[in-house]
Amino acid sequence: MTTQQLVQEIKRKRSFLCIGLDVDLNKIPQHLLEEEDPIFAFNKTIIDATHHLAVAYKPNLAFYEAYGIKGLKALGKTIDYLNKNHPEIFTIADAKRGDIGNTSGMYAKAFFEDLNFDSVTVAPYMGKDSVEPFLAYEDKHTILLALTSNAGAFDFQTEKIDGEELYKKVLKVSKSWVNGQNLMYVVGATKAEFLADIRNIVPESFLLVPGVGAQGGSLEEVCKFGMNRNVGLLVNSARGIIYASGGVDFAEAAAAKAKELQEQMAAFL
Ligand SMILES: O=C(O)c1cc(=O)[nH]c(=O)n1[C@@H]1O[C@H](COP(=O)(O)O)[C@@H](O)[C@H]1O
Repeated sequence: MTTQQLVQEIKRKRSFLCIGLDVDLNKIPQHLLEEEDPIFAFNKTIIDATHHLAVAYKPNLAFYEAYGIKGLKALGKTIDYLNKNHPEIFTIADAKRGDIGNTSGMYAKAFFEDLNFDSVTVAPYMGKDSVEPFLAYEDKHTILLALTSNAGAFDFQTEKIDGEELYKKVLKVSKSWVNGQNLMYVVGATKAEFLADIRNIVPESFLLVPGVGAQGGSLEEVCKFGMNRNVGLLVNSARGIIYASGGVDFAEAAAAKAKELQEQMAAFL
């Protein structure tokens, strides 16, 4: 998917909501455990109930790998379901990969060719040659970790090197990489006060902003400092939406939470 198509979809739905599909079998409604594939059954029901409110879905790989082959099969079925039924929706494999070049090439092949996601999250720590194999794919997007939502973000990401914070260096240097136009960046909603500085460095880039909902980030602050002329934001919530109810009404409850966020977003557009 091109960035332009994503922007069109944001405008059409008046939403920049990304729903995190972080499926935990201990948290899903227990009646689904009787299904042949409870993870896919959960995802399909959530997608059916919320696809008109969201422009992106983000399964986090940990929640699938944790269930071995069954989990990976459910992930495959989920991305196929999205691509077949909702090709206008942007898909994010939240895998936080990155390795030496030839290994990154295989990760890119897995997520962009085999699974056919629109984007993948990548850690910048191993540098240019670990990220460029992802960037080589046309109309696919590499979402680089810049300033993450967790407390540990302050361990390294905000440390200064030659007078400049590491996350700023990541933003500045990565822009110059081959096919740097295919980059987006992760900035945690809990770090909204940093967004003005971030926008000075990457005014045009899309930002994936996780951390509203369960982690307590403020949508208002994120919009105030992070929005650009193309909106430029995908705001993710997982637990706050998908586990709104643990009962048989889980899909309606998820849709109600997603609608609440979508309506708040529409007011900022
Ligand atoms: O890359 C991410 O998506 C990510 C980066 C970050 O800084 N913080 C963060 O929470 N995430 C992911 O975003 C999701 C947040 O989920 P909730 O806190 O349940 O809304 C999880 O899948 C996290 O792994």
